[in-house]
Amino acid sequence: MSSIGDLSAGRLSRVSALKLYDFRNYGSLDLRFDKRFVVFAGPNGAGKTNLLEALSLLSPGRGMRRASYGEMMRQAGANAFSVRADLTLGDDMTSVLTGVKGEEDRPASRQVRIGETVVKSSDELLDLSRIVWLTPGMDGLFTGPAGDRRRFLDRMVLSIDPAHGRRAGDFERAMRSRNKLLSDNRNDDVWLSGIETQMAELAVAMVFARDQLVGHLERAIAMADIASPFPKAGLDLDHGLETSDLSAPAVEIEDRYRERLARNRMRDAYAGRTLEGPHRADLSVTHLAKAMPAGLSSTGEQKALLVGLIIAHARITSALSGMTPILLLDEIAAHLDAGRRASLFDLVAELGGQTFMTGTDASLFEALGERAQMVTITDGAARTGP
Ligand SMILES: Nc1ncnc2c1ncn2[C@@H]1O[C@H](COP(=O)(O)OP(=O)(O)OP(=O)(O)O)[C@@H](O)[C@H]1O
Repeated sequence: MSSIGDLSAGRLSRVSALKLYDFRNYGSLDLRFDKRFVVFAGPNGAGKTNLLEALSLLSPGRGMRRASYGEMMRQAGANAFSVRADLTLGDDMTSVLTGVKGEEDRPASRQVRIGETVVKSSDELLDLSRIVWLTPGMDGLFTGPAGDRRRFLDRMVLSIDPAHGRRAGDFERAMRSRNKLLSDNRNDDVWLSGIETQMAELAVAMVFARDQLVGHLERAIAMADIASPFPKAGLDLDHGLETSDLSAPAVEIEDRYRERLARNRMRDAYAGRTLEGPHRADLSVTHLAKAMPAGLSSTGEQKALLVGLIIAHARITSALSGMTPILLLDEIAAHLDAGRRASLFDLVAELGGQTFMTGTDASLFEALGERAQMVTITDGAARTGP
């Protein structure tokens, strides 16, 4: 395995073309990218974030806004949308087509085609690239609900352990079956025991995968330049289990959790949900230098902490997945002072991957010079150049 400091370990993945049909405020759009930095500049509401959202659909899940597919379809009578991209990994180029066709009375699900093959799960996109984003929607991450931090954590785990998404989905389904049996008062011991055994096995795999990721992140943060303007974050992971001691063998942790699930059926039936498990995990973040919870830091400090975390995540993704991630940074430049902005550009350049950024003020990106492709966005249309 490559070390986290070894950024050359990742194969470069990049998007060389993007075509949209009836996606958000775009009727039809055809863009080519030929630089490592791509900046989408334009006024408020022009469609800059929509482009990053389209790019985020080149990774598993519902994209960086977690919007419904109906919301992504162009509000002009469209009942379908598609996003097509040419993705290059190392020397191999593949086309990816993803989209949704609306159907009466049925929530649309998205199809993904890689080359000529319609794939079973969007998780297969992880064979082609890793995509890491930072958006204004993540501003409340340290103070908001634990579910947001769990999702943030699980996306990071997924980037180095693609099986994590399936495990988490299977756990969620098993837990819902248990909750339903308990709330229907169907105390079928054989059935419940079978479900709880499955839950315990999946839970322990999830817990260890999350723990490993946090360990890697901590090491990457510790290695970050002391002079960096992005403060170091301290991480504390609550696994959602009664004990956070993972020193015992995995089978023992699994057995104990399974026993507690069986013992606590009545309690959970009253609560109407399973009260213990990895679905209740939380990641606490502290501002290390100030020895203070990140949630008490100023808005600017929280943003800087987040940037530090994302850079650490990108570094470990590159070293451990073997792919240099594509970064999507929405409205970051405007929120950083000139010094931090220059440092961000340097850190991103050092990562070596392709980076897409947005901003209303193109001049904030002048320091990138020839390294950046400037794309001007106006009202659902785009053209390369200022
Ligand atoms: N499904 C849709 N169909 C048509 N237009 C849409 C749809 N969803 C969003 N929009 C429009 O897209 C525009 C917002 O685009 P986007 O969020 O990309 O803006 P932006 O350029 O990032 O702006 P800002 O600088 O304010 O963040 C809005 O005008 C919104 O009305």
